[in-house]
Amino acid sequence: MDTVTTVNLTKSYGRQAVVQGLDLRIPQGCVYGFLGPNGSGKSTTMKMLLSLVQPSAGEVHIMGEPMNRRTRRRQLARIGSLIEAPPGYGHLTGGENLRLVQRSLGLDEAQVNRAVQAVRLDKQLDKKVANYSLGMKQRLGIAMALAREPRLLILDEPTNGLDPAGIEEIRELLRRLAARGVTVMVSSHLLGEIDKAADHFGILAEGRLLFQGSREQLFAAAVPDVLIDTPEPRHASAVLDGRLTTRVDGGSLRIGGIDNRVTARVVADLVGAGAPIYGVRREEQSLEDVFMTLTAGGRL
Ligand SMILES: Nc1ncnc2c1ncn2[C@@H]1O[C@H](COP(=O)(O)OP(=O)(O)OP(=O)(O)O)[C@@H](O)[C@H]1O
Repeated sequence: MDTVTTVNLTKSYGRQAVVQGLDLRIPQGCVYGFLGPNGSGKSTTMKMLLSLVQPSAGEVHIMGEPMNRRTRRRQLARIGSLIEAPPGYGHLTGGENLRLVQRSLGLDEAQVNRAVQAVRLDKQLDKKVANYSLGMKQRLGIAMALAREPRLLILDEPTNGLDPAGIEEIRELLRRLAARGVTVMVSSHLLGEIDKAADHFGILAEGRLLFQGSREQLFAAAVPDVLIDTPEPRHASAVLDGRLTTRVDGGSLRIGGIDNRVTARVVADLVGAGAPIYGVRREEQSLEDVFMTLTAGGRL
């Protein structure tokens, strides 16, 4: 079952279409990496899921039920979120901030303790939040979101500004939560920060979904470059000139976006033109490469 589905979710501010016709599908118990450059509409989408921003068109369904004014209260009780700056009053300690959340939501002590342990903040609760590091503030924000034991957690850029150790801690936390069945939607404008934690991805550019699906589908969607090793890459490039996008890359000729059939034809043409070929290989791709291809080229 999908925890989040949207149909044609759309938001415009005046004449500016910020989010356009999104059909999101977020499976239960996954970490869904919601990726896109700054300004692509990630925060606006998350705010619409949480009913903080009214959609211009479209529908949001959470756990099979529509999200609207009538259901909002009940729906939000099972969603934890961290949107924009981490919450918390600086002049209070972490523990005092959590007690405020506990009281306002009518939670019991054990729920708050479990949330604190999940983010490993137990030893920092007596410190004023003003003296927390950014990583500690993010973890406190996540603890506040977790205390109600949500089935869905929506986190907007939780790794923003964290050092590598802090980022790794957040990744680990997200994986642990998903392993317990919590559905986690997490946004980032930097793929590298959540790629290892996420198993599903939605990639947004200019308010539209370029891609949505599993990690395997993502790799399959972007065809990696073919590298032709040859001592005469310039000659080889001249042979193919005008037909394909080629680039000389050290001792190789790099060709983008060709399938196996075209690769075979290219090799035959090069051999026919007398270009010596030492090897032909497809480049290993990182998710970063795939992301760049999809967002820059807009191929999907
Ligand atoms: N209340 C608003 N009024 C007018 N325009 C808005 C409003 N909120 C967002 N926008 C515009 O919508 C676009 C998308 O913003 P959004 O914050 O959703 O993007 P984002 O992908 O989350 O980017 P970032 O990573 O920078 O937060 C931007 O061009 C932004 O200026």
